[in-house]
Amino acid sequence: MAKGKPDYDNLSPTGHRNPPMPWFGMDIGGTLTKLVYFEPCDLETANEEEAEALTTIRKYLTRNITYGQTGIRDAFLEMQKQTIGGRSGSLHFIRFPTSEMNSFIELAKAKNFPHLAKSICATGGGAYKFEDDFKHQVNLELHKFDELDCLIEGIHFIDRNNDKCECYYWKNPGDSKLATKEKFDFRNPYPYLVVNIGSGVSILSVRGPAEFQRVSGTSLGGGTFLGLCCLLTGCETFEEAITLATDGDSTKVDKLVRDIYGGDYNSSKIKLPGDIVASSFGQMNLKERRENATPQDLARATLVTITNNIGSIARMVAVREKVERVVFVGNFLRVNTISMKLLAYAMDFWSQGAMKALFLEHEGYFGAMGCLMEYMKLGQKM
Ligand SMILES: Nc1ncnc2c1ncn2[C@@H]1O[C@H](COP(=O)(O)OP(=O)(O)OP(=O)(O)O)[C@@H](O)[C@H]1O
Ligand SMILES: CC(C)(CO)[C@@H](O)C(=O)NCCC(=O)O
Repeated sequence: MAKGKPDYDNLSPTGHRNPPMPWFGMDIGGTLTKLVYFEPCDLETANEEEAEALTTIRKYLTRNITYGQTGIRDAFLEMQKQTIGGRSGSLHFIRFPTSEMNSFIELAKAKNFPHLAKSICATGGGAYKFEDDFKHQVNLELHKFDELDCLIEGIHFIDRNNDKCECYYWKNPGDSKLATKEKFDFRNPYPYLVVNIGSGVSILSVRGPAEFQRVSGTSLGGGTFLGLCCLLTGCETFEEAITLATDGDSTKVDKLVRDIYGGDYNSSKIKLPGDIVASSFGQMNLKERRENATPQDLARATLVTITNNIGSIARMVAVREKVERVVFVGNFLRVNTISMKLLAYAMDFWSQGAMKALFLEHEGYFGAMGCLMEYMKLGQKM
């Protein structure tokens, strides 16, 4: 710190002790690494060292942070006019593939990151997996936090602080012409279920601000959709897989109730509409059907299979936990309105309107946000 200048890092107007800048939270997941960065707008009050560090980081941000080649700053998710640790500024949301973590570590080394930050807070499996690499290659200490604690803390923080309304639901999700996204007031959320669809799926039952349990999970998640899609269609990216699925018809691949019954299954005891899936991929045993199925149809069927399976597990867990609101998050839902509408429709249909599927704008960033909140708390222990 420059001589004679006050240590703004550690002084917050609320009397709390803040940790040193820069303020980051990082969630190193099985597929994607998510980073939330708080950029203070009161740079003029910063001391020289802090101002230099923040200017360097701002330079990366304005160049779209290309860690490796595929780092992305989700600019449309930026949250301005936030107050954190008594300082006002903006929250930036950045992601890159975890497979590029080594390039990120190389970049941190090349840019002399330890000069800017002595330690970073990290969550997700990668906080454990890459801990030694950060320590030995860049001389950076990782403060590790549990990914599910961070997820819940992040959801609550962003929902309370996003003045553009974080939470929404789909009205008329079964009708492509009438389906609309509607705001949902999530101020009194408890109890609710969180279904976090990342590479795999974790399901949490949340009873209070920090009161939750991981009650279920499934390995058939976003990673399964992407992996199977790459295998079946030759596509290379999630965006490509979703584009293919958008143009596809899953009924050319799946066997529906009507393919078996010729119509609805309508007995005195059982009522199953003819257009629901009886057997996912059930038509692909026949050569002729395989030859007629396009990559688009296969992508759509993969998306529908994975989504319906998650919806069905979520619904059973919601019944067992006696909750009516189910919040779906995770990057599987990125640019993926097909799955959101399917989940919304299925939750409503199979629960006879008793359950509601909810979604959050910052879908995959809550773990990283919660991690940043944990970092702020660290300041008080420093
Ligand atoms: N650009 C992208 N690249 C790769 N996967 C993407 C992309 N955008 C969305 N996805 C989807 O998001 C999933 C990863 O979601 P998320 O980042 O929430 O999980 P994760 O933290 O990597 O996984 P986990 O929590 O299981 O460790 C992928 O499996 C894929 O389905
Ligand atoms: C292993 C984690 C928690 C990593 O985020 C996630 O990928 C997950 O919940 N997978 C599903 C594991 C299961 O319950 O079958």
